Amino acid sequence: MTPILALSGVGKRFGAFAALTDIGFEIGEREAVGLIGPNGAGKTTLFNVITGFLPPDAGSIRFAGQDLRGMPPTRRVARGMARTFQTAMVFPGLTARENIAMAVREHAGDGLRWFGGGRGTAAADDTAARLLAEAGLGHRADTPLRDLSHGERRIVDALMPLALSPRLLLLDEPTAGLTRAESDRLLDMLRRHHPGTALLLVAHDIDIVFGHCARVVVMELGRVIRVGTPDEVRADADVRRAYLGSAAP
Ligand SMILES: Nc1ncnc2c1ncn2[C@@H]1O[C@H](COP(=O)(O)OP(=O)(O)OP(=O)(O)O)[C@@H](O)[C@H]1O
Repeated sequence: MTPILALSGVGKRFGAFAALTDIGFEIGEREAVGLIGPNGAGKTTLFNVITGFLPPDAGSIRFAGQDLRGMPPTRRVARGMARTFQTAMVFPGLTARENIAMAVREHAGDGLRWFGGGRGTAAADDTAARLLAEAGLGHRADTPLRDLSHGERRIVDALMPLALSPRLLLLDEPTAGLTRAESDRLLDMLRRHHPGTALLLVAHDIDIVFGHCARVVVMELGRVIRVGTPDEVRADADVRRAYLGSAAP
Protein backbone atom coordinates (compact mmCIF):
# COMPACT_ATOMS: atom_id res chain seq x y z
CA MET A 1 0.00 0.00 0.00
CA THR A 2 1.21 3.54 -0.76
CA PRO A 3 2.43 5.17 2.44
CA ILE A 4 0.65 8.35 3.46
CA LEU A 5 4.04 10.06 3.85
CA ALA A 6 7.36 9.05 2.31
CA LEU A 7 10.59 10.99 2.85
CA SER A 8 13.73 10.25 0.91
CA GLY A 9 17.11 11.97 1.13
CA VAL A 10 15.63 15.12 2.66
CA GLY A 11 18.18 17.79 3.55
CA LYS A 12 17.99 21.33 4.91
CA ARG A 13 20.80 23.79 5.56
CA PHE A 14 20.78 27.09 7.38
CA GLY A 15 23.81 28.73 5.79
CA ALA A 16 26.75 26.44 6.49
CA PHE A 17 24.83 24.52 9.16
CA ALA A 18 23.24 21.22 8.09
CA ALA A 19 20.03 21.04 10.13
CA LEU A 20 18.74 17.95 8.25
CA THR A 21 20.83 15.41 6.33
CA ASP A 22 19.53 12.51 4.23
CA ILE A 23 16.28 12.03 6.13
CA GLY A 24 14.31 9.02 4.98
CA PHE A 25 11.36 7.15 6.49
CA GLU A 26 7.73 6.35 5.73
CA ILE A 27 4.43 6.56 7.57
CA GLY A 28 1.73 4.09 6.61
CA GLU A 29 -1.95 4.93 6.28
CA ARG A 30 -3.47 5.16 9.78
CA GLU A 31 -0.09 4.51 11.42
CA ALA A 32 1.07 6.39 14.53
CA VAL A 33 4.77 7.21 14.32
CA GLY A 34 6.76 8.98 17.03
CA LEU A 35 9.67 11.34 16.37
CA ILE A 36 12.17 11.73 19.18
CA GLY A 37 15.66 13.10 19.63
CA PRO A 38 17.61 15.39 21.91
CA ASN A 39 17.27 19.18 21.78
CA GLY A 40 18.44 20.54 18.44
CA ALA A 41 18.15 17.17 16.67
CA GLY A 42 16.06 18.80 13.94
CA LYS A 43 12.54 17.63 14.80
CA THR A 44 10.85 21.01 14.43
CA THR A 45 12.82 21.80 11.27
CA LEU A 46 11.63 18.50 9.81
CA PHE A 47 8.02 19.34 10.72
CA ASN A 48 8.39 22.67 8.96
CA VAL A 49 9.84 21.03 5.86
CA ILE A 50 7.07 18.39 5.74
CA THR A 51 4.29 20.95 6.17
CA GLY A 52 5.79 23.33 3.61
CA PHE A 53 6.79 26.17 5.92
CA LEU A 54 10.44 25.63 4.95
CA PRO A 55 11.66 24.42 1.55
CA PRO A 56 14.05 21.45 1.68
CA ASP A 57 17.36 21.77 -0.16
CA ALA A 58 17.47 18.12 -1.15
CA GLY A 59 15.38 14.97 -1.35
CA SER A 60 11.73 14.25 -1.92
CA ILE A 61 8.59 14.29 0.19
CA ARG A 62 5.59 12.38 -1.09
CA PHE A 63 2.14 12.61 0.45
CA ALA A 64 -0.27 9.84 -0.59
CA GLY A 65 1.99 9.21 -3.53
CA GLN A 66 2.18 12.82 -4.70
CA ASP A 67 5.44 14.79 -4.74
CA LEU A 68 4.98 17.90 -2.58
CA ARG A 69 7.83 19.92 -4.10
CA GLY A 70 6.84 23.57 -4.26
CA MET A 71 3.36 23.01 -2.83
CA PRO A 72 2.39 25.75 -0.33
CA PRO A 73 1.19 24.82 3.18
CA THR A 74 -2.44 25.69 2.50
CA ARG A 75 -2.64 23.21 -0.38
CA ARG A 76 -1.00 20.53 1.75
CA VAL A 77 -3.71 21.10 4.36
CA ALA A 78 -6.41 20.92 1.73
CA ARG A 79 -5.00 17.55 0.65
CA GLY A 80 -5.31 16.16 4.15
CA MET A 81 -2.11 17.10 5.99
CA ALA A 82 -2.81 19.00 9.21
CA ARG A 83 -0.67 20.15 12.10
CA THR A 84 -1.51 21.53 15.50
CA PHE A 85 -3.44 24.71 14.85
CA GLN A 86 -1.05 27.60 14.67
CA THR A 87 -2.91 30.39 12.95
CA ALA A 88 -4.61 33.26 14.71
CA MET A 89 -7.99 31.58 14.34
CA VAL A 90 -8.33 31.13 18.07
CA PHE A 91 -10.56 33.48 20.05
CA PRO A 92 -10.12 33.30 23.84
CA GLY A 93 -13.47 34.97 24.47
CA LEU A 94 -15.41 32.47 22.36
CA THR A 95 -16.38 29.06 23.67
CA ALA A 96 -14.51 25.86 22.92
CA ARG A 97 -17.33 24.76 20.61
CA GLU A 98 -17.41 28.08 18.76
CA ASN A 99 -13.67 28.00 18.14
CA ILE A 100 -13.72 24.45 16.80
CA ALA A 101 -16.84 25.14 14.73
CA MET A 102 -14.96 28.03 13.15
CA ALA A 103 -12.13 25.68 12.18
CA VAL A 104 -14.69 23.30 10.63
CA ARG A 105 -16.26 26.13 8.64
CA GLU A 106 -12.89 27.54 7.68
CA HIS A 107 -12.01 24.18 6.22
CA ALA A 108 -15.29 24.11 4.32
CA GLY A 109 -14.39 27.51 2.84
CA ASP A 110 -17.19 29.11 4.79
CA GLY A 111 -15.20 30.70 7.62
CA LEU A 112 -16.14 34.34 7.54
CA ARG A 113 -19.83 33.72 7.11
CA TRP A 114 -19.75 32.15 10.54
CA PHE A 115 -20.38 35.59 11.96
CA GLY A 116 -23.48 36.04 9.85
CA GLY A 117 -24.89 32.64 10.73
CA GLY A 118 -24.56 31.44 7.13
CA ARG A 119 -25.28 27.99 5.86
CA GLY A 120 -23.56 25.14 7.59
CA THR A 121 -23.44 26.77 11.01
CA ALA A 122 -25.52 24.07 12.67
CA ALA A 123 -23.57 21.26 11.03
CA ALA A 124 -20.24 22.80 12.06
CA ASP A 125 -21.57 23.27 15.57
CA ASP A 126 -22.63 19.62 15.71
CA THR A 127 -19.19 18.49 14.50
CA ALA A 128 -17.50 20.65 17.13
CA ALA A 129 -19.76 19.32 19.87
CA ARG A 130 -19.04 15.74 18.77
CA LEU A 131 -15.27 16.29 18.76
CA LEU A 132 -15.43 17.79 22.25
CA ALA A 133 -17.61 14.96 23.56
CA GLU A 134 -15.24 12.33 22.12
CA ALA A 135 -12.37 14.05 23.91
CA GLY A 136 -14.25 13.98 27.21
CA LEU A 137 -14.81 17.74 27.14
CA GLY A 138 -18.49 17.79 26.28
CA HIS A 139 -19.26 19.47 29.59
CA ARG A 140 -16.87 22.33 28.71
CA ALA A 141 -18.23 23.00 25.21
CA ASP A 142 -19.88 26.26 26.22
CA THR A 143 -16.95 27.54 28.30
CA PRO A 144 -14.87 30.38 26.85
CA LEU A 145 -11.38 29.21 25.89
CA ARG A 146 -9.80 31.60 28.36
CA ASP A 147 -11.56 29.84 31.24
CA LEU A 148 -10.33 26.34 30.35
CA SER A 149 -7.44 24.77 32.23
CA HIS A 150 -4.08 24.41 30.48
CA GLY A 151 -4.75 20.72 29.87
CA GLU A 152 -8.19 21.40 28.45
CA ARG A 153 -6.74 24.05 26.14
CA ARG A 154 -4.18 21.61 24.79
CA ILE A 155 -6.96 19.17 24.00
CA VAL A 156 -8.90 21.89 22.16
CA ASP A 157 -5.68 22.77 20.30
CA ALA A 158 -5.45 19.17 19.11
CA LEU A 159 -9.15 19.10 18.15
CA MET A 160 -8.83 22.11 15.84
CA PRO A 161 -6.87 20.27 13.13
CA LEU A 162 -9.11 17.21 13.58
CA ALA A 163 -11.94 19.40 12.37
CA LEU A 164 -10.23 19.02 9.00
CA SER A 165 -10.56 15.20 9.09
CA PRO A 166 -6.91 14.93 8.04
CA ARG A 167 -5.25 11.83 6.61
CA LEU A 168 -2.08 12.78 8.48
CA LEU A 169 -1.86 14.86 11.65
CA LEU A 170 1.50 16.25 12.73
CA LEU A 171 1.65 16.98 16.44
CA ASP A 172 4.61 18.92 17.82
CA GLU A 173 4.66 18.53 21.61
CA PRO A 174 0.86 18.29 22.01
CA THR A 175 1.31 16.98 25.53
CA ALA A 176 3.63 19.74 26.83
CA GLY A 177 2.45 20.79 30.27
CA LEU A 178 -0.07 17.97 30.54
CA THR A 179 -0.09 15.35 33.25
CA ARG A 180 0.59 11.78 32.18
CA ALA A 181 -3.11 10.98 32.58
CA GLU A 182 -4.16 13.96 30.45
CA SER A 183 -1.59 13.04 27.80
CA ASP A 184 -2.82 9.45 27.67
CA ARG A 185 -6.41 10.62 27.41
CA LEU A 186 -5.60 12.95 24.54
CA LEU A 187 -3.72 10.33 22.55
CA ASP A 188 -6.22 7.56 23.34
CA MET A 189 -8.95 9.84 22.04
CA LEU A 190 -7.03 10.50 18.83
CA ARG A 191 -6.51 6.81 18.14
CA ARG A 192 -9.96 5.64 19.19
CA HIS A 193 -12.11 8.26 17.50
CA HIS A 194 -9.89 9.06 14.52
CA PRO A 195 -8.41 5.72 13.46
CA GLY A 196 -8.26 6.85 9.83
CA THR A 197 -5.81 9.64 10.69
CA ALA A 198 -2.12 8.75 10.66
CA LEU A 199 -0.02 10.56 13.27
CA LEU A 200 3.49 11.95 13.44
CA LEU A 201 4.02 12.75 17.10
CA VAL A 202 6.90 14.72 18.59
CA ALA A 203 7.07 14.62 22.37
CA HIS A 204 9.89 14.99 24.82
CA ASP A 205 8.24 12.47 27.13
CA ILE A 206 9.46 9.25 25.54
CA ASP A 207 7.06 7.15 27.59
CA ILE A 208 4.19 8.91 25.84
CA VAL A 209 5.74 8.20 22.44
CA PHE A 210 6.59 4.59 23.26
CA GLY A 211 3.12 4.05 24.74
CA HIS A 212 1.11 5.39 21.80
CA CYS A 213 3.18 4.87 18.64
CA ALA A 214 3.67 1.68 16.64
CA ARG A 215 7.04 2.87 15.35
CA VAL A 216 9.54 5.48 16.46
CA VAL A 217 12.00 7.55 14.41
CA VAL A 218 15.03 8.70 16.37
CA MET A 219 17.00 11.74 15.22
CA GLU A 220 20.36 13.07 16.35
CA LEU A 221 22.24 16.06 14.93
CA GLY A 222 19.97 16.32 11.91
CA ARG A 223 20.10 12.63 10.96
CA VAL A 224 17.83 9.64 11.50
CA ILE A 225 19.82 7.19 13.58
CA ARG A 226 17.13 4.53 14.09
CA VAL A 227 13.61 3.62 12.99
CA GLY A 228 11.92 0.78 14.84
CA THR A 229 9.26 -0.39 17.22
CA PRO A 230 9.35 1.05 20.74
CA ASP A 231 11.01 -2.17 21.96
CA GLU A 232 13.65 -2.04 19.23
CA VAL A 233 14.38 1.62 19.90
CA ARG A 234 14.52 1.08 23.64
CA ALA A 235 17.09 -1.69 23.17
CA ASP A 236 19.26 0.19 20.64
CA ALA A 237 22.70 1.13 21.99
CA ASP A 238 23.05 4.19 19.72
CA VAL A 239 19.69 5.52 20.85
CA ARG A 240 20.59 5.09 24.49
CA ARG A 241 23.83 6.90 23.95
CA ALA A 242 22.35 9.72 21.87
CA TYR A 243 19.03 10.36 23.44
CA LEU A 244 18.33 8.39 26.53
CA GLY A 245 21.63 8.78 28.32
CA SER A 246 23.23 5.91 30.10
CA ALA A 247 20.15 5.12 32.19
CA ALA A 248 17.86 2.48 30.74
CA PRO A 249 14.51 3.93 29.68
N1 LIG B 1 15.99 29.39 11.14
C1 LIG B 1 17.11 28.82 11.60
N2 LIG B 1 18.32 29.36 11.34
C2 LIG B 1 19.45 28.77 11.78
N3 LIG B 1 19.50 27.65 12.53
C3 LIG B 1 18.32 27.08 12.83
C4 LIG B 1 17.06 27.62 12.39
N4 LIG B 1 16.07 26.82 12.84
C5 LIG B 1 16.67 25.82 13.53
N5 LIG B 1 18.02 25.98 13.52
C6 LIG B 1 19.01 25.08 14.14
O1 LIG B 1 18.75 23.79 13.62
C7 LIG B 1 18.97 22.82 14.65
C8 LIG B 1 17.71 21.98 14.78
O2 LIG B 1 16.70 22.75 15.43
P1 LIG B 1 15.23 22.20 15.68
O3 LIG B 1 14.47 23.28 16.37
O4 LIG B 1 14.69 21.66 14.42
O5 LIG B 1 15.54 21.00 16.68
P2 LIG B 1 14.52 20.20 17.61
O6 LIG B 1 14.90 18.77 17.51
O7 LIG B 1 13.12 20.56 17.28
O8 LIG B 1 14.90 20.73 19.03
P3 LIG B 1 13.98 20.94 20.37
O9 LIG B 1 13.71 19.57 20.87
O10 LIG B 1 14.88 21.72 21.25
O11 LIG B 1 12.75 21.69 19.93
C9 LIG B 1 19.33 23.58 15.91
O12 LIG B 1 20.74 23.56 16.04
C10 LIG B 1 18.84 24.97 15.64
O13 LIG B 1 19.63 25.92 16.31
